[in-house]
Amino acid sequence: MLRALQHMDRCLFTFRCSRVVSVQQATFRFNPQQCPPPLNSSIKLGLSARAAESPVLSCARRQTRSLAAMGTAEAPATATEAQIIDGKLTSELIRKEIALEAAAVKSKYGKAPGLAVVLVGSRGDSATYVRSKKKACADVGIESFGRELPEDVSEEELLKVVQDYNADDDVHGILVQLPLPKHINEQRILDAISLDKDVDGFHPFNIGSLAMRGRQPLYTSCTPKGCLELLRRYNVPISGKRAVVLGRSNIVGMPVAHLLQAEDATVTVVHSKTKDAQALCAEADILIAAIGKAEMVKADWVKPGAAVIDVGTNPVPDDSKKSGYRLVGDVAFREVKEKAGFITPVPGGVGPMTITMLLQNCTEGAQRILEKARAGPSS
Ligand SMILES: Nc1nc(=O)c2c([nH]1)NC[C@@H]1CN(c3ccc(C(=O)N[C@@H](CCC(=O)O)C(=O)O)cc3)C=[N+]21
Repeated sequence: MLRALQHMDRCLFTFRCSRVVSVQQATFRFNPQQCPPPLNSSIKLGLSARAAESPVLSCARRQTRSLAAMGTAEAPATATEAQIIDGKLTSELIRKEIALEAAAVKSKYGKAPGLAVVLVGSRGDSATYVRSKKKACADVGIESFGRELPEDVSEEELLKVVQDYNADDDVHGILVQLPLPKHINEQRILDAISLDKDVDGFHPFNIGSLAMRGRQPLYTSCTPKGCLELLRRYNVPISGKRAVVLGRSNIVGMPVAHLLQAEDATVTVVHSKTKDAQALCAEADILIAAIGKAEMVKADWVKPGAAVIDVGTNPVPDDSKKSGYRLVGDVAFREVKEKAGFITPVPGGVGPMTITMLLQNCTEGAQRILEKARAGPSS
């Protein structure tokens, strides 16, 4: 069954692959019947066991061999477009793996993984994200629970909702959609989420563990984890490379900087008070843009061949859309893709991966919680 799915994945990936890709200054032209992403045989990655087994990577290895056989690996550098890192497709592949894991949890423990999503107020974007999270849960066999609370809910009432989910044996992950209304102390609410159910990875213990060598958080925040997973699955080398993170938020910039450092990148965090941000970004082999400013990163901020991961989702007015707006990233995609080696689009890049990592965290968390419960109270 798994093999059949993996084969299907390969075919799907092959079908959609681009024709011209540039990897580390070399230009490869290859047959779309073969699989992306490409891999330079000199690239060495500290791949996780999960990633090493992934259908995407096994494809990539085959591609490498065929490129070497064609004698094109030493092709001279020419200006080409970046390889698009397809977060939507990668998400589809990973969600199939998660669906198998969720089914295994259900058959082993008699209970599906459960995720509770708490939404406060009526922000349109938050409501949209919450809807996509619920749909994604249904698609992979995670049971979703949820509460929608009015904008003027008190902090105590919201705390009570979190505590009830902490005590609910059917709920293995709790997510309180951010931002919360101004009158609520966000920190107090996030700290109240049980560590075992902190699928967002926002608890100080989980964030703190990221920053320490030799320690593993119970959960890693979804967007940062999604960025790293995309780099891994597209065989972008991290160890020894220069990474620049643009933005220092608690939910993206800071944790992603720690993850990159843990993978042995040399990391610089660039923020609103940084002098000469552009020059620093232009030295990056890996650039993570998470600053929340529409199309701020132009081509002259990017080193040729760099991997550019765009975390921004900025709405800009667009009368041609039914919603009246369209989403753009923090990166000026059209010009940067002419210079970068790899680039994520918006939409269809990091966004879908954020939700996928949430599903993964929830499924792994359920497995951990249910196993602990089976082993008994003394363990
Ligand atoms: N507790 C909490 N955890 C979060 O993880 C969290 C949060 N609060 N608050 C808001 C941000 C933002 N976020 C996104 C999730 C998916 C897409 C996503 O799927 N975007 C689609 C496009 C969606 C569209 O078209 O509207 C894409 O980029 O392709 C984007 C953004 C999670 N967040």
